[in-house]
Amino acid sequence: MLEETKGLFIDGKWVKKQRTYELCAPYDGQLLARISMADAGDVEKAISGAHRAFQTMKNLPAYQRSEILFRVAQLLKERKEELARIVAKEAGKPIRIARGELERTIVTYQFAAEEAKRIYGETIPMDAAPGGEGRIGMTWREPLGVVVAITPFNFPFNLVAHKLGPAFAAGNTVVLKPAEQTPLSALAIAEIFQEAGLPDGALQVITGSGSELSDALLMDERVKKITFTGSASVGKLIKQKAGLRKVTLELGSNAALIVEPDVVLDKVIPRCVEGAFSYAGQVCISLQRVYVHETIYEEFCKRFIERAKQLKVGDPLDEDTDISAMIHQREAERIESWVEEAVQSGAKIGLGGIRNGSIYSPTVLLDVKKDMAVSCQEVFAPVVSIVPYRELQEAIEMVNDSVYGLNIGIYTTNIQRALYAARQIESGAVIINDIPTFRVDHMPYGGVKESGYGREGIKYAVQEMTELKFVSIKTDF
Ligand SMILES: NC(=O)C1=CN([C@@H]2O[C@H](COP(=O)(O)OP(=O)(O)OC[C@H]3O[C@@H](n4cnc5c(N)ncnc54)[C@H](O)[C@@H]3O)[C@@H](O)[C@H]2O)C=CC1
Ligand SMILES: O=C(O)[C@H](O)CS(=O)(=O)O
Repeated sequence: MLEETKGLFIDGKWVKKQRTYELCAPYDGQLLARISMADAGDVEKAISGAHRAFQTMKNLPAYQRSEILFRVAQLLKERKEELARIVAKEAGKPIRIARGELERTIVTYQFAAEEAKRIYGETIPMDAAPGGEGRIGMTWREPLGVVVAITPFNFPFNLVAHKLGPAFAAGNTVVLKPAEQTPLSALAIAEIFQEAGLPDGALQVITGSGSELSDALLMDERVKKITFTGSASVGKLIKQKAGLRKVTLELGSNAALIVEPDVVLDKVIPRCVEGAFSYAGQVCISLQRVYVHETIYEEFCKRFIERAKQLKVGDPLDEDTDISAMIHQREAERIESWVEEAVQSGAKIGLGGIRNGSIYSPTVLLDVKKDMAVSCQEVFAPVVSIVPYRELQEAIEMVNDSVYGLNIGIYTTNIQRALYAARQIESGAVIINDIPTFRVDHMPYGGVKESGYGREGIKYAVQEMTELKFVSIKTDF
């Protein structure tokens, strides 16, 4: 990848700007590209272009929208290795995990292609009410128009797919603002959509500072939907600016897991280590809090730490690397200070706690109290706390004692206790007999409390990117 200047993607054309920023790899600081910095005028042009293109998109039949999305999936398959290497470089994501992200992205677009042909309405039995007799009622779904999609750094292909896929499946147009640290993935997907035959203007890609472009992106009344994935702090701000426009917010969490005494640890430990440390914990459903029944607590900690010690820290382009650099050194410094604060308040380091530049070692904390930042805030780092409990109800209360509620896991062989917990737990999803980090791309996905507002998972996102229209016909004269 040469240190070329990358432009904005506006109305199907590449627009290079004088003002650029240097994109450097988190792992070794290598200069990857100079990225154009959009200004408010560029955003206005992008929104105008998307607004014009909507006249074409809304009349594109579903089967053609579906064909474009299937072609995107096919092109991603053909370019998977090249694109995985882009993610490994710009996001610092170990290449094996980056390939996994591309494989999921392909499936996400395939789901979107299928959902494009399944946007159903229904007929309403009007005579269920007095006065409704002699009438036919029906509903259908209509595209909204211009969708602004703002995405985070950590899954720069798949989380963009969860915005573009349903938006285009439903016949909308999109102005995409990717994360400052991962623009190359977004620009690559723009090329792919263009090659797949998406009408010019249907996708606009604006690179640059989210905070600087915020008002231009969010305050234009031609924008009918804002779909945001990122931190809760930015999500709250976006919700305020959205007014009465539709909003979907996929925000943060401090995902927790309950491990009951009746489980086989051989199966549980590897999944827990994966869930806690994959992509250096920079996953919104990364396993951050593990509540283990006191009778197996010592054994669990011993085996978890043994397994975590085997993780290889290194270059994201090395095949055997499990953990690499965090997205910015300042994030590694942040988590280093949070761990120090926890230790000063009585927590013990069972493993790790070592920073080397942007790399923070896999870290296990014990004797953690609920008011420590490593527990009550989103660490978004390779740090996990393991806490004992005596009664299931006590564990559920500790899980729920959080401002977040995205995915929660529980391991148990007792179906009654599993479903009791599932009913009591305050979250968007409860994953029984697996870690909260589990996700497949067609399941409903989203949180309660500060974890979000609305749902993704293609069918659900399509519903949130369309308007339901009701029509009644009086048939008796
Ligand atoms: N629930 C979910 O599915 C996911 C949630 N996340 C969350 O995202 C966060 C990490 O990703 P980051 O990129 O660091 O999040 P971030 O919130 O810092 O940035 C996300 C996006 O928002 C833009 N942005 C920043 N300030 C803005 C403003 N004032 N107005 C408009 N846009 C603005 C950024 O440029 C970026 O494109 C974590 O909190 C994580 O939990 C990450 C992935 C998935
Ligand atoms: O946790 C996240 O950041 C998202 O869930 C990413 S993905 O695994 O669903 O792509």
